[in-house]
Amino acid sequence: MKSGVFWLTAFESGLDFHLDERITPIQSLVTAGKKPRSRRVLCHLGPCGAAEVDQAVKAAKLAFEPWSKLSGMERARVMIEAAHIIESRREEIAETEVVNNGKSITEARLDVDSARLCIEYYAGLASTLAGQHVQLPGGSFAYTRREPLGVCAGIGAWNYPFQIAAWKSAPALACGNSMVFKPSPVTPVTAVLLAEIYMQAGAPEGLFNVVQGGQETGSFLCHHPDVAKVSFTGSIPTGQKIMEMASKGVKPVTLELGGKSPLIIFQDSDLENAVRGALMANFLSQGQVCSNGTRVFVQREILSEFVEEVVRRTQAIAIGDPLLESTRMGALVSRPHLEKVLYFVEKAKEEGATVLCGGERFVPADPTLRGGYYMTPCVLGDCTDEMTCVKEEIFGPVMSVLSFETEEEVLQRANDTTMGLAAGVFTRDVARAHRVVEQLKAGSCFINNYNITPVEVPFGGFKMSGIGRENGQVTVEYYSQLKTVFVEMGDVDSLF
Ligand SMILES: NC(=O)c1ccc[n+]([C@@H]2O[C@H](COP(=O)([O-])OP(=O)(O)OC[C@H]3O[C@@H](n4cnc5c(N)ncnc54)[C@H](O)[C@@H]3O)[C@@H](O)[C@H]2O)c1
Ligand SMILES: C[N+](C)(C)CCCC=O
Repeated sequence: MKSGVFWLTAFESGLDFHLDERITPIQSLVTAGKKPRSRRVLCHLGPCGAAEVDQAVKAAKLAFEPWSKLSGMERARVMIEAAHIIESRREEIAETEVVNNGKSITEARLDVDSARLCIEYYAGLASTLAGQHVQLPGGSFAYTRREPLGVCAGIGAWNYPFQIAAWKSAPALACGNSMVFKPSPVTPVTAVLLAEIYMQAGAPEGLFNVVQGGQETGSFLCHHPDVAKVSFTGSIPTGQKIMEMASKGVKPVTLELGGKSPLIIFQDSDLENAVRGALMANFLSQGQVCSNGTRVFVQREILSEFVEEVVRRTQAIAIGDPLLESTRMGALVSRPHLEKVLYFVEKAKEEGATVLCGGERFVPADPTLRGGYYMTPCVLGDCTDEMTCVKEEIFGPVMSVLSFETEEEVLQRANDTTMGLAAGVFTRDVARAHRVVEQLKAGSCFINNYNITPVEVPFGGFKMSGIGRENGQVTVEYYSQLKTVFVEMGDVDSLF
């Protein structure tokens, strides 16, 4: 394992990756990651231990002092510059993300754009952070100040590696915090590019640090006494552990966890748009999306028409080399994950579902990609609420289609889950759309669309899908604390 002062930049050059050493206070270094697209080794990294995590937190603590003293306008300047650099390096970052994660270049570009927009958005908000003035009797008054928390920890999942790092760091930095970020060991590379970009943009050394590693490294971070907050994106079981660890230090948490979201398609829907929505709800990022609407409830009257069209479109999805412009579905993130998703398809068959298309391993024609983790996107028919494919988060390209008769029935079934990240409804009836959404127990609801996440609006879940929100104005509340100052203008009215 490498230790000391290293910065990892990894970019593909033929089949190799370069480790570029520079002087920074940031560590990177985990397990060997395999490129999902080809199964070749992406890079070898050693996990950060307690000493490296401590070093990164110390660097972040040092950076916090000057950064938190800057005005919002001054912080915004650095963030806007970072956004410009991201824009100018868009293609390079997107290509690195493809190699890191396996998703198509088209989607990777959109992820880079979302990261940039998020940084721009919070740069815009940085100078608007303000408190309140409250008049009290006798000329006295009180005021509130919105203050940063200190060193925030960010822990990311592997499905949107660069975007998650930006969605966490942008509001954190805008509010005057510093951050130590740990990407998933499965996709370790692109968060490091973001660290490099913040440095190039003029951020103080140590403002955004990347530590690499798995659960042990993550738990060092959560337990570190100088970490003031933990923002986590990942699975529910890990989220529960994060909350438990943070509770020891009574630290606030943001938890962006899993889902098993419903998408309800009424018979009066615009069918073309409903089919497009269902595809967007299930097959982005090879189906590895937390908010996916994987339980597609279709009203009985249009079931066969819907299924025919959705299957036709699913079979037409171009699978293969994610670096090709024409590809719409790349590789799943790892071999164990691919096997898990294929197992869910087998289990669905055993439990009585019908495979209407896909659900099989896919071997690309290009011999250099044969070891990659590809599968054909799958539509399951004849699904019932008790089936494993309908109850559990698969996190792969598998859509379960269910039929329903009435609004009341579908609402009861849609809400019958411990999770509540997202939900969607397609209908031309405006009154019904709002009535249904009001009753859906989910944090992010879509009417006549699915899986759009503009950075200006909050995103997050109800129930076991999480705590707190990312994006939107409200997120500044999750990265700051309110101080109240009482000011006496007269004499102290003492009882003693
Ligand atoms: N709600 C959202 O915004 C959102 C977004 C993306 C992914 N997700 C969810 O993430 C899951 C898939 O991602 P994953 O497999 O990377 O999740 P995961 O929970 O396995 O890992 C997430 C991160 O937590 C770290 N980690 C694991 N154990 C830890 C521990 N004990 N202490 C500290 N850190 C620990 C991992 O190294 C990784 O960085 C899915 O359930 C998906 O729904 C949610
Ligand atoms: C696919 N979206 C819309 C970018 C959602 C990303 C957040 C969840 O994985």
